[in-house]
Amino acid sequence: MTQIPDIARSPAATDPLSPMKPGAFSTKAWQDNLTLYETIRTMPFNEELAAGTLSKARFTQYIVQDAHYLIGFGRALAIAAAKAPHPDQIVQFSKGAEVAIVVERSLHGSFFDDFGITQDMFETTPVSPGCSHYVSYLLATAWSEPYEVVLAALLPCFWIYAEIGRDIHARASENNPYQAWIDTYAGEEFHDAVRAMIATTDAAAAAASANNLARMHFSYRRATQLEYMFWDSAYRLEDWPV
Ligand SMILES: Cc1ncc(C[n+]2csc(CCO)c2C)c(N)n1
Repeated sequence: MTQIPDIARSPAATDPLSPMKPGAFSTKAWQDNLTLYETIRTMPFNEELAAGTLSKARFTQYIVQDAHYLIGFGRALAIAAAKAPHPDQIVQFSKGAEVAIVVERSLHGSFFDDFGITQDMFETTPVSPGCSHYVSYLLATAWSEPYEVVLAALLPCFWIYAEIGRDIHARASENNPYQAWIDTYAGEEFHDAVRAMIATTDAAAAAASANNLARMHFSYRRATQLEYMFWDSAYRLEDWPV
């Protein structure tokens, strides 16, 4: 397999999770969005998370919004499962939906305890504009777009978190208060799921029409932009202006 020269990659992702196969959807998507990835990697939220200096208020805002996000993400994965033409992918995405809800919620459960967030606080904290935009985009795409376009919209959630998790894990401060979060996204088990998601998306793209392939690239970029906006909105403690 021909390797794409390292120069084409971000300094942070010289060894990305994807095998970077020439001609694959994921290879082009990663390269087209390198600048955006680098912006996410170096944004204040992630710099301060790695340094362990992120304020408790900002992390709390993030975790509460993420608990809302995961419910929407699980629902979007379940719709992808329902649209999958092959039973293997019905299993892949319905398991993914289960993981999103059960495992991620248990991570949140432990953070909720550590940060003193009660169930009542969670339920009464409104979904922020950034979180609402991202979840609404995923659900609208999941319900209305073809299968392969849905996968492209779901992929950044997996892939960006894996790369950011690895990057932050490699440079995290000692005794980082957010170590449990960092370890979750830097772990091999999660990375296996990410590789499977990349492979399934590439296989769907290989069979897609030119029009749907273009829509896939649009969805991948939009979801990547929304990943940035999600972190940024938590950092700004974003609320509804009216
Ligand atoms: C805004 C936001 N984007 C991505 C993730 C990561 N993530 C959420 S569900 C899932 C797949 C199954 O666990 C992954 C990778 C997150 N937590 N929050």
